[in-house]
Amino acid sequence: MVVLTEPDTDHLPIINNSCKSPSFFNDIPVIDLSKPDSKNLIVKACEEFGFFKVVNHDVPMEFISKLESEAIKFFSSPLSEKLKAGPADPFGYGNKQIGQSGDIGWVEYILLSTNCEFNYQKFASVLGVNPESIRAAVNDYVSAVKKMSCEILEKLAEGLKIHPTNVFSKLLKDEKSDSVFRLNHYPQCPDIQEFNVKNLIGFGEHTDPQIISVLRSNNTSGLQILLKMAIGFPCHLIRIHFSSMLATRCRYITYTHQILYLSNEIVEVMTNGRFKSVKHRVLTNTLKSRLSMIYFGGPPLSEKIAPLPSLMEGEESSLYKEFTWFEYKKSAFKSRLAENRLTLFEKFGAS
Ligand SMILES: O=C(O)CCC(=O)C(=O)O
Ligand SMILES: [Fe+2]
Repeated sequence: MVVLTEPDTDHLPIINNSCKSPSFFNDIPVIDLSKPDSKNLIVKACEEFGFFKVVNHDVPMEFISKLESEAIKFFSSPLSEKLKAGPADPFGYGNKQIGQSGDIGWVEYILLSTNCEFNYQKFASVLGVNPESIRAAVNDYVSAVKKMSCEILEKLAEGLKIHPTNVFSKLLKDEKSDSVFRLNHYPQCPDIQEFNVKNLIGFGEHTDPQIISVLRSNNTSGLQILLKMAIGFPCHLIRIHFSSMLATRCRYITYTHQILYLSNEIVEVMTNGRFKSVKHRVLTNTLKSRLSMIYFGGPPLSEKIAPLPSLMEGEESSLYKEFTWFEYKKSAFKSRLAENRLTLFEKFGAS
């Protein structure tokens, strides 16, 4: 097992101890992809939660296990070796530093392009294997997750009664799709009580920019998703679990399930704000290390992003200025993790 170094608590962000500790909440939407009504349930889950757990998908367990075991081998290598596969600028190995704007967390990660020409040599050297074997493991998993993502996005379009139904999925299927794949490893954090610190941040609060994120984790808690509650939210389950929520309206839930779909910033724009991108973060775990693998499905760089006319009702006007994914990425690159990146592209200022 890898331990990065002793926690440098002067530099790593911590959670303000005055906040109530986050709640466990497992009654989140579960979408069974084999069921005919899944298209309507996907729309409902995106509107009310911005995320859902996926079951009965066709991502083979052997692809998941193979890639997870390669990732564990990589992250178990000596730091001096792993650093040879860095820095993550943007692709490569990164340690504690997230992005280029000064965010840090108790995490090490590998960021890869899903482009078929991507060179795996530096990762293969750390593992002492042939780069083609790493490419095959990544491609098998990513292709299966991409296929599942397209199926979800087509059901989403169907549920929204948009024609053609490939309006979102074609962006991921395009050979120029700017999709990325990320492996995050949160080493088991040494007893942080010793350092008089609670809740060290693994990955700070943010929303993901692309179209969708599909996240698989090794069943270790850490991920938290911000649940936004409108006054009088109709779901009785939530009232039972969060009786104090109607006053606070917003609260983090801790999530340990396995394959999870998150709705992102570009879908927020394409639906003219109907689906909100969902805020999430990762806290460290003092008992177990967490491994997560995330496929971020993105559009081609030159793709013009704007609300879909077929979703605009009556006199409804666009909340956003049109932009290309390249312009958005360029601006996101300069932003801090927690910033609202959409504000710059809103027509009427922050809401
Ligand atoms: O590692 C996780 O579980 C989530 C990380 C995350 O949100 C991200 O990489 O965008
Ligand atoms: Fe994220």
